[in-house]
Amino acid sequence: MTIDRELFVSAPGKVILHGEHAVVHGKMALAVGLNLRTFIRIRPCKDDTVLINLPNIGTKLSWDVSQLQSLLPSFQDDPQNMEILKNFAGLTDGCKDTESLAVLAFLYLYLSIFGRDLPSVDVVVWSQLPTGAGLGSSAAYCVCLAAAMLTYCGRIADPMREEAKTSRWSQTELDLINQWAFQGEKVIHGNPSGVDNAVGTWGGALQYQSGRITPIERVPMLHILLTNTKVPRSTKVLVAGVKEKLLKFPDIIEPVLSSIHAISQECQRVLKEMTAGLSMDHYSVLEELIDINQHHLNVIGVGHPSLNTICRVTAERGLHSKLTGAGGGGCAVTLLRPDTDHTVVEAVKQELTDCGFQCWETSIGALGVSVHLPSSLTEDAREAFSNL
Ligand SMILES: Nc1ncnc2c1ncn2[C@@H]1O[C@H](COP(=O)(O)OP(=O)(O)OP(=O)(O)O)[C@@H](O)[C@H]1O
Ligand SMILES: C[C@@](O)(CCO)CC(=O)[O-]
Ligand SMILES: [Mg+2]
Repeated sequence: MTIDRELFVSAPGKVILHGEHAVVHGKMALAVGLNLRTFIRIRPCKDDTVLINLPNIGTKLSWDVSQLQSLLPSFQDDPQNMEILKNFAGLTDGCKDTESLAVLAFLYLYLSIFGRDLPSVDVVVWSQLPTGAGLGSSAAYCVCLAAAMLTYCGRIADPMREEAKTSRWSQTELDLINQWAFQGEKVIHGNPSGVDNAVGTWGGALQYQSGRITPIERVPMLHILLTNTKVPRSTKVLVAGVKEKLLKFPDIIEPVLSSIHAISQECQRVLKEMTAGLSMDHYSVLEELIDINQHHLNVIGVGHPSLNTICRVTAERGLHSKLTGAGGGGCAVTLLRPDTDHTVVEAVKQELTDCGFQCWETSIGALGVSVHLPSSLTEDAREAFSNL
C-alpha cells in the first residue's frame, strides 16, 4: 500500500580504511560508516507529475507520469539498456557527468521499483557529503532512493507506522534496500564492488569481499582527519583505469592487489587486538599499513598530486595519510593518535586549508539507513528541506 504522507530517510557516507579498488577484483576491503549523511524526502505530488530536486548538483527536473508510463514496456523488455533512459531524458553525450548519472540512477530505480504502478511523487535529495569525493556519495544517494521508494510503495514496511515496534527495518528489508542500491550504483559506477552501498545500508564497520558482508562488531574508537582536495574525479573512470592496467600487466598488478588484501587482513587483526587493550605500538602498525597502501594505490594509477600534498603535509607533523575511495583527487584519511597533540592537528588543518582543501575531524562508525520524523532531522537538513 502506497503511503500518503511525506517520508524522510537518510544514509551515511563511508570511509574505506583499506581495500579500495582491490575489492572490485575480489579482494577484501574494510569500510566504516561516516557521520556525514544524505537525506531524501519523498511525498505525493498532486498533478500527475514526477519532480526531482537535487540541490547539491543543481538539478531540478519534472516529467508527466504518462510520459514515464509510456517508457515502461521498452524499459521492462531490456532494463539494462541505459540508451532507453538516456534518450528519454535527453542525455546523449557520453553520459559520464554528474547530472546524467544521478538522473539515470533515479529513473532506473523509479521504473524498476514502482513497476506498473508509477506514482506521482515529489523527491528531494540533499546531502552533507561532498559529491564525487570518495566518501560514498553515490552509494548514499542510491541507498536513500531505494529505501524511500521501497517504503513508499509498501514493498518494505514503514518503520514509522503507528503499530511498529521499532523504528528500524528488518534484516530482510535491509537486504532488499542494499540489493536495489547496488543496482543504482551499477548505473553510476559501471562495475561497483558493492562495498559502498553495504556500508550505506548497514553502517558501522564491516569487512567486505566478493559480495560477502561481515560486520565487525567491536572496533576501537579511531579518530581521523578527512581532507577533501576538491579535485573532481569519477569513480567510474578510475575503476575502469585500474581494470585496464590489470589486463595490460596482470603479473605486475595482481600481486599489488593481493598485497592490498593482506593489508586489510592485517589491519583487521590489529583493530581486533586493540579492542582487548590498545597500545601506541598498535598505532605504529596502522600507520605503516597506511603508508604501504598509499604507495600501492599510486602504483595502480589512482593517486594525484593533491593527495601527495596531503601525505607530505601530514608526514611533516608525524601523521600518516592515504587516499580513501576511488582516489584521483577526492579525499584522504589521516589517522590521529590519542597522543597526537591538539596543536599539531590544528596546525595540519590550517596548512591543508591554506592549500585550498577542506578538513573534518571525525570518528569512525555511523548508523546505517534510517527513517526520520521531520523533528528528528539534523538541524542543517531541516533547514535545507524547509527551503526546497
Ligand atoms: N547528493 C547527490 N545528489 C545528486 N547526485 C548525487 C549526489 N551524491 C552523489 N550523486 C551522484 O553520484 C556521482 C558521484 O559518484 P562517484 O561514485 O563518482 O563519487 P563518490 O561516490 O562520492 O565517491 P566514491 O565512489 O569514491 O566513494 C555524482 O556524479 C552524481 O551523479
Ligand atoms: C574504488 C572502489 O573500490 C571504492 C569506491 O568507494 C569502487 C568499488 O568498490 O565499487
Ligand atoms: Mg561512488
